[in-house]
Amino acid sequence: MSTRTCKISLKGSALLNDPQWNKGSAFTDEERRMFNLRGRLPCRVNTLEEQIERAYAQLNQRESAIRKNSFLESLKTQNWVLYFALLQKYLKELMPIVYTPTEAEAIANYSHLFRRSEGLYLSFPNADTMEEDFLDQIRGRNIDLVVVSDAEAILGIGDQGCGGIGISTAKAVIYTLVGGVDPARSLPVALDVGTDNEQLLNDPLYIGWRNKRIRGREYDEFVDKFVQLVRKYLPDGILHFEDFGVTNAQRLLDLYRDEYSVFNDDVQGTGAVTLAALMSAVGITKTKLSDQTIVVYGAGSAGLGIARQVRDAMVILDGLDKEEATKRFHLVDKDGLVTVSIVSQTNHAGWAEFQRSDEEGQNGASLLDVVKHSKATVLIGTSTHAGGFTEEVVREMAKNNKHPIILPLSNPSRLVEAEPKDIIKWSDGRALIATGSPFDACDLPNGGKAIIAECNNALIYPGIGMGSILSRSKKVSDGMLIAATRKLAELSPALKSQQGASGNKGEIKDAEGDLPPLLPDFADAPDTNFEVAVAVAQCAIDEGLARIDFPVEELRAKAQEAHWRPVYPLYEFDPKGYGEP
Ligand SMILES: NC(=O)c1ccc[n+]([C@@H]2O[C@H](COP(=O)([O-])OP(=O)(O)OC[C@H]3O[C@@H](n4cnc5c(N)ncnc54)[C@H](O)[C@@H]3O)[C@@H](O)[C@H]2O)c1
Ligand SMILES: O=C(O)C[C@H](O)C(=O)O
Ligand SMILES: [Mn+2]
Repeated sequence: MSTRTCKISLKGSALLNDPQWNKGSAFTDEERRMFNLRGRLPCRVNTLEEQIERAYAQLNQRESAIRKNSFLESLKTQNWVLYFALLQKYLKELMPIVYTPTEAEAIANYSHLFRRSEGLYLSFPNADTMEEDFLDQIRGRNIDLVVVSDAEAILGIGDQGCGGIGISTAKAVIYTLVGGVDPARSLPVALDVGTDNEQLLNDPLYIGWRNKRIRGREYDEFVDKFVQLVRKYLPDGILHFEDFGVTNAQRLLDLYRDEYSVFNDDVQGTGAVTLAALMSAVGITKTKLSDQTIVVYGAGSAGLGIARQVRDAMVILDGLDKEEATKRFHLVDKDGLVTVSIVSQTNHAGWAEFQRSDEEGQNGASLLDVVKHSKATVLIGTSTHAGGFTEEVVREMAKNNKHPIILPLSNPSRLVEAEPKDIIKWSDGRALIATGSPFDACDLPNGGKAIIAECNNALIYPGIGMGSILSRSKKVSDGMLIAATRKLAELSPALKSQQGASGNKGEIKDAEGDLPPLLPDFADAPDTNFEVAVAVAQCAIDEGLARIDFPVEELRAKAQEAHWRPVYPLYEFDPKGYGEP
């Protein structure tokens, strides 16, 4: 590939201090002369590869994951190309450092680790100047993607106030690393509407708005003001909602998704990736999605998102009647099985459609009882309850199924409902497992290893977002989500090994005796998401939602072209070039 040339207007320390354009020691002699950098740099010109190795060695001087996270955070504020090239080279090793699980710790300690600004902070006390503050950051930029969080339900660690900017930036980093979104074209946003986290409110160093969370009309108006600004100034963009609380996540999605390209990752991204894992699992157990009885433990944004997505897939893909499909689900939350009387007591808007009769609740409504009575084939955990899948529960699943499908999806790792190695032990190595955070492969009782798929929405949302951006879709439709899911399931190693192993009499291990993962490996996430993006864009085109200005046949080529890669362009000076203040 030939090296791109860019026209740049910045010079001297302004250029060295701009992470988008800085190359550090990799500026060529010619560039050093042209941009007044000669005396500002040591004389040796490094290649990007040399810079990566130096940065990697510096990173490894830090022992704890959180210190590595801070180091990388600093690197990102210095040099984007180097930061992303380093992450790309050591993707599997470094993703857990910049994303789940370490990012949870960074967010929880945000006010103490804070060094410099990293996005757009829209705080309730400054509501009056929101438009000005918004324009100030987008002026002169071509933003395609806005990632926003109000931080009420960060991963499984709850309300994190203004530290929530950390989830917006981490999700934006993954959009670039895995989805190929140009980092200059994404905007991470924190909506600081206060916090109910007492620890933060009592922390003298808390850096956000020290106030209880605003709710009700004031909250809705604040959020609406923001969404209308995005619509007005970025009419072709996509707005990604992350880690909003359960009372707002689905509600805001329903409110805006017909008007704009809006996506809720916890509801839809999680629904899509989990559906892909299940499609892969039923492919290897040679059953159908609609044959499954599914228990969802923790019926919040993610649990309900999964239930709805999988239910709808039973209807669309297997032709089941919607009512029948809904009956395949049992939701279990803090107070046990979600029944008619629990719904009427809690007034939980999202639960009613899945409520079970009170008689079923009477038999005993604990997770163990529900698994026992329903003869569940699939158990999904989105509860934040560490250890919630006890030995008894897993053994019950294993008693009723040759291959129980068990997905403990709560993040970060310490909140997982059961460790994969325990599930393997308690199910005699028969369970098909996927987790929300990364876990090591486990030894199987009779030899071989079970490779544990990471069922994290990061395996699919970057492709969904990139597909929407590529097609400039007016909306993120259900069809686009199904197209993404189908593509992801199709690329699953477990399914592929099944197709290769026809005739091996129900054996689900691969030729090496290993149990392949239910989803593609994260090391392949960029390729996987590229395919997802093309499938999503194609679907937007087919559904008439796209606003493309190129012939459909060029879609793949356009997707390649739009895919941002961490390489240094060559610079030419131009006073009207990039980097103008
Ligand atoms: N793997 C993924 O891609 C992925 C995606 C989204 C969320 N998650 C994880 O799922 C978890 C939930 O996230 P969310 O956004 O849905 O949060 P949420 O707050 O909306 O939902 C959590 C639900 O679990 C329930 N719950 C809490 N304790 C429980 C217990 N002991 N037993 C049963 N239910 C209990 C809560 O009442 C609530 O309904 C988090 O840990 C999050 O990290 C994973
Ligand atoms: O952030 C993640 O790792 C996945 C998911 O969005 C979550 O909230 O846990
Ligand atoms: Mn999330």
